[in-house]
Amino acid sequence: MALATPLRRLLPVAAAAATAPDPAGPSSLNPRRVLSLRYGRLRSSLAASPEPRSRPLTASAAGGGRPTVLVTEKLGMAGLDLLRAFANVDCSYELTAEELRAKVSLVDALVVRSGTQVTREVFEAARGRLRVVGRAGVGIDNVDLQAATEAGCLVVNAPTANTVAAAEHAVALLASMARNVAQADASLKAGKWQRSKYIGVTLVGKTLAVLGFGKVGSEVARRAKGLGMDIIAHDPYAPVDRARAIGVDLVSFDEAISTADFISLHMPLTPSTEKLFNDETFAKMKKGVRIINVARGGLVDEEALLRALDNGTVAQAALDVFTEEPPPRDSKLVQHENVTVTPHLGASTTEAQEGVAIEIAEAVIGALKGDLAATAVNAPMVPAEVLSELSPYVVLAEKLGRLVVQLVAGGSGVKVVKVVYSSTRDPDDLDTRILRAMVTKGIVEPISSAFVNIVNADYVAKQRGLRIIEERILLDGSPEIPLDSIQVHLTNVESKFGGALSDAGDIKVEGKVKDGSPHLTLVGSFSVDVSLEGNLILCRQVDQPGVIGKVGSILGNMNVNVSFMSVGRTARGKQAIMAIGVDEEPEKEALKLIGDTSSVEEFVFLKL
Ligand SMILES: NC(=O)C1=CN([C@@H]2O[C@H](COP(=O)(O)OP(=O)(O)OC[C@H]3O[C@@H](n4cnc5c(N)ncnc54)[C@H](O)[C@@H]3O)[C@@H](O)[C@H]2O)C=CC1
Ligand SMILES: O=C(O)C(=O)COP(=O)(O)O
Repeated sequence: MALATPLRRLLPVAAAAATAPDPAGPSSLNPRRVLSLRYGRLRSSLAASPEPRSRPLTASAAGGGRPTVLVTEKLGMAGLDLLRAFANVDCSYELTAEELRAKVSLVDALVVRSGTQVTREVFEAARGRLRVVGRAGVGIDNVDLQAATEAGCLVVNAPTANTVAAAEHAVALLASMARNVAQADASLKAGKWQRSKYIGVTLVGKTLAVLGFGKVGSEVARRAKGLGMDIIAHDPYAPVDRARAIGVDLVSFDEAISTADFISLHMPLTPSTEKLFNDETFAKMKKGVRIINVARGGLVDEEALLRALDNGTVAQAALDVFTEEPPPRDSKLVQHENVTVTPHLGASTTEAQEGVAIEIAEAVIGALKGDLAATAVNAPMVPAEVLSELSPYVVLAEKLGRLVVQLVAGGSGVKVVKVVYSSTRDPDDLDTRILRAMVTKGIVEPISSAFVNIVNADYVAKQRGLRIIEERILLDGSPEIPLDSIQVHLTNVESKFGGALSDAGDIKVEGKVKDGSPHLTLVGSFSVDVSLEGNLILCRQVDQPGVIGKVGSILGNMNVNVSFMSVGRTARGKQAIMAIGVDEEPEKEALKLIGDTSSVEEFVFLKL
């Protein structure tokens, strides 16, 4: 909720009308894997805004030069080289939280591993400049995703390059724990020869429960099968077919933990998995079970594990990860003779680190260029081909949003926005999330200093109490062109330009893409046709000869170039609307003269 206050504070000074309703709670963002999300055209729409926002998506916030990337943990050289070819790279390792906060407002991207806590305070300290956080690895539990989303900051990770390394480390721990390798090694190095003390247990024929049957979990299962183990797995979201294909039975959590001789943890740390392994769950396990954790320390209640080791419920544990990293020097768990430990080495092979570094460098560079990487974790999934097809409509959607909000009379708050898409496409074949995001951007940005992009659009709308309703009108015809028109309606608001009201009393504008560029085609009930570029004057007058000439010469006398003009009327001699595209913003005097022109009943000047 930290952004609620600044948003509220900024609204009263806004030029147009939306008032700040009570902010709703933070949206429950479901981090979703993005397949591919290029939005090059979206970039150009943003760059084309008449008043650039505080944070362009493409150029460095420091003034259009090379972007700056801060790397806070050791990254493979190949990734660093890629980053350096594109950006100024500051490698500053082992920063304190305070030092990180001080540096982060000077950079456009931050690259971390698991050792850097990217908290809400970090996003706040970035003061809007940070656009991308790259997590060079899988687990993003050290990044506050909600705070990133609120700040419009994209978070990308490197989900695949260290999978094998983590799986191999789990297998290494499994085997070395079973045969007391680490303990025996320490004993021999201490000058002892203790053959009977370090009798181990065999793996063949034993049951291994893999908890979390994702990328690492399934690779562990595959390898453990080769060791002759029987594998069961628990994962509420894993496809049964994938498990069956490698001969693994998916079972319930209780069945998995109560029947296994070995349990290997491979799920993410989330609020629902935190301390999933506690006194209650240890009590359900087979006496003498052995546990491997190469996932996250926070999955285990470490005090409870210590109790379970001491009372023999758990015979041995092999831990690569800890609730607190590094764990305290005197940690009883680390020191326990039946516990084998490694300092979070799961991803630490030369090969995995090079792979992860390249994967994250490419994702961060892509994101800085305006492409949302295939591995974005806090942005909606919009396939590349959909984005490319919708790109002209992305520009249109933003322009319509900017235009419609400027038609609202001061003091009446925008609460409900209806976006109507007319299309020959089946609704299932038209992904409108990016269009909705751009309408929101167009509506919110002119009246606040909020920066809106596809990452935070729904969150910003929710915070401001803006309800965006989407409707589809299905047209007959070939579905080749994705959209015929987009209408934006603002309901229950007053307009400073009565001509923009529809019969239903909504402020209504409609636009189409013509020859690849956005056009305004309807204002209220008046059809017009004017290219949406530069600035726009809308005049409502009684339809009669001479008005267009008068207004045109006022603008000409004031040296204002008219780029487009279009007149729409209800009927001959009745009401008409003149839409005039102008390159420059006319002086106040010119606008006053237009307002004073006889038969001009109202007019409004709009910046697009
Ligand atoms: N120690 C290390 O250096 C490394 C640790 N990791 C950690 O390993 C874990 C797994 O990574 P990946 O396999 O790449 O992730 P993944 O996303 O491919 O797999 C995680 C699986 O856990 C499942 N899951 C979620 N909630 C669950 C629950 N309550 N019970 C059972 N399953 C649940 C998901 O459905 C998913 O299939 C993560 O925590 C990651 O951070 C990954 C790489 C290196
Ligand atoms: O990828 C992961 O989830 C890991 O835990 C690896 O962490 P690291 O990048 O080695 O700090």
